[in-house]
Amino acid sequence: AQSGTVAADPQQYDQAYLSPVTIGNSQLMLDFDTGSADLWAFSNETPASESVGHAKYDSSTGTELQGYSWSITYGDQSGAAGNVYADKVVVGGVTATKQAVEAATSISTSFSDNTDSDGLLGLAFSSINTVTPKQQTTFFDTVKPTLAKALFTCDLKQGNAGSYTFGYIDTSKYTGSVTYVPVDDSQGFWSFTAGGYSVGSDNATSGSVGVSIADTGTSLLYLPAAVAKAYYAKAGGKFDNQQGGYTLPCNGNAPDFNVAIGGKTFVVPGSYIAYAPITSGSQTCFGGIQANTGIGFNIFGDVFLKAVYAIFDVSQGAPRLGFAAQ
Ligand SMILES: O=C(CNCCc1c[nH]c2ccccc12)Nc1scc(-c2ccccc2)c1C(=O)NCc1ccccc1
Repeated sequence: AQSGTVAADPQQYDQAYLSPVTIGNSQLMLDFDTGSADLWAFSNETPASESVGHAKYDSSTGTELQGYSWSITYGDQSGAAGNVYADKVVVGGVTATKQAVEAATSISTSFSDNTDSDGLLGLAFSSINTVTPKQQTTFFDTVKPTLAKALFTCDLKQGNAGSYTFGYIDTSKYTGSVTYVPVDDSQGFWSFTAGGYSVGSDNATSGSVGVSIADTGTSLLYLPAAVAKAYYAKAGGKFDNQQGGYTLPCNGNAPDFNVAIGGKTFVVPGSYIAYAPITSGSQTCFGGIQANTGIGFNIFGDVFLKAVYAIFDVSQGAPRLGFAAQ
């Protein structure tokens, strides 16, 4: 049975985390994304003007899936599209001999401009993979039958290298016990229900955060508008139309954000929520918590995930998420 681990290196401001992946004879840095289900990469089929500074997948090592194509658009209107190959993909020693690799023929500027990232490796459920005429499986779904345990874990860190594991839980990466919650995979996401919340030292959690997804591909923590408002009222922040979101002082006094999941309270340190100066050198920071307006559910992105050890587990049949303090 297979198992393995791979580094997750943070980009500036922990905006995304990149991991080394071998596809055929190409070595690329991919953004592992539990919020989508396509493995796509810059490739020899990407126009040179769109792939300056990127490592590219050389599709000559793969077997083209004739007539197959893919096209994906994310909530921020970024996206990519292209052709599909079957090729060998290796992640931290775990090998998928015939993995659907989506070679980009067109890529939006936000991805072309981010030259650290050579593509995405989707880890949501394969039911939202965009390949037509026949949907393909994610890397995790492809290797799942060969894994020691049908699960993967995510250990992201603030400003430091973290890791993903496949097939085993690294018990040295967390403290205390793991709290498991049921996952509703009907929309293709790792979706769970979060409970009450509190800001700073208030201990009485109030309200209910509600339906949320665990999403390594989204940088920030998107919460109900009322919860975001309550947080920034305590944090001395404000909604800044020009910045398109909440901002707050970078001064290190941001209160923690506490949220109950499965009856256990998890703490997002205030330092994670004073996310990044709005312009370099500014004393005003863009907020790591934003309102989920227009999304329809909460997104527990990297700002939350780097505060916990997360286990994405289908070993019990029904999918579940495990969270532990780190
Ligand atoms: O798509 C993913 C995970 N892959 C991200 C890949 C990616 C997309 N630009 C990237 C840029 C860098 C690295 C990875 C990505 N998660 C989900 S679920 C619902 C929404 C959504 C739906 C409607 C409206 C808003 C969000 C998103 C979303 O668009 N997140 C990205 C984002 C969210 C907010 C702001 C910006 C981006």
